[in-house]
Amino acid sequence: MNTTLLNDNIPAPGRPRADAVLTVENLTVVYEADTPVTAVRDASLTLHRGEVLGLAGESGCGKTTLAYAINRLHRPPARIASGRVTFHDGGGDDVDVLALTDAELRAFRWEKLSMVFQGAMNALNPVTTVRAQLRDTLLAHRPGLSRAKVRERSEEVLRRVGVDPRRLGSYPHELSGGMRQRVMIAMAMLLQPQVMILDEPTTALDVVVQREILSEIMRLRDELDFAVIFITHDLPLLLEISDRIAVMLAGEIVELGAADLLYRHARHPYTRKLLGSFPSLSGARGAFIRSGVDETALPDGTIEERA
Ligand SMILES: Nc1ncnc2c1ncn2[C@@H]1O[C@H](COP(=O)(O)OP(=O)(O)OP(=O)(O)O)[C@@H](O)[C@H]1O
Repeated sequence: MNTTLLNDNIPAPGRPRADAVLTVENLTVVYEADTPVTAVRDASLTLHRGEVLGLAGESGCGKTTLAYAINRLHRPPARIASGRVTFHDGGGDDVDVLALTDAELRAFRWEKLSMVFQGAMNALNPVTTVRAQLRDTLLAHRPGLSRAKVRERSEEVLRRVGVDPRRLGSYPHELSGGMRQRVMIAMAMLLQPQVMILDEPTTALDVVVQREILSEIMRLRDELDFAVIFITHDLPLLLEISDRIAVMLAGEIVELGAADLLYRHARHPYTRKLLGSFPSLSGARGAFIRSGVDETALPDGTIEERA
């Protein structure tokens, strides 16, 4: 593997050295079409407990395929040709995700690791209320939960993502796109998973709603300390929200490192090209979503005071 590791072992600024919650080793995923396509090639990464790992790269480079494979959500003709995915449970057990049976996988998803995928807001069941969808997911994993607890938890997660709990009785078509996406994020955090994979979670929404939802996710992450793999081709956004960033090119992770180091000292020519293709990156590193950092490093290594 020719990944350029940019001090991958150095904890991101302002965050303690974290232990691993997910390890992906040499993962290769092939679409067995007439002409087979190797969409992910020999990908390796470690996700630390509580961190935000950004996954960047142009359309078609394999980001979604990698995310689906990590969660075993890939469908034929996609096939995991080789590699390992290990979930390091907070309780101390290591889970070999690729070896889980279907029943074990159903128990694993949502509970340990959840995913919000592109266009997820359209994944809500159109003929079922928000209340029923949250309740079904809760009871599938916690069958003994009382009605009162189900209601309490459902109201709590909605409140956390900024949706009025009175919306529990609504059907998806009665909610705006932003609200539906918030409900999906509420669903993803319902069982307090240790890892959330967010694949372009807000791309379909207008910029203001996008920013609101992202701020909310980052606030929740700081509060609840789950780890996030955040996938987007929006590199400026990733620089704002990520502790570390992995850059994919044609199925391979070509660079992986702390976000600010990658910003200042990108090693791979493709990362440099990607950084150069966003004019906004000639200014300060994003200040909109993250707070608490007073200075911002520019690509030439100088420091700029934040306005
Ligand atoms: N069902 C399929 N059959 C064959 N090839 C596929 C299939 N789905 C995806 N691919 C190919 O796999 C590669 C990776 O696609 P993938 O959707 O993972 O990329 P991506 O980086 O997530 O793109 P985007 O940002 O546009 O979602 C692409 O070359 C794509 O054409």
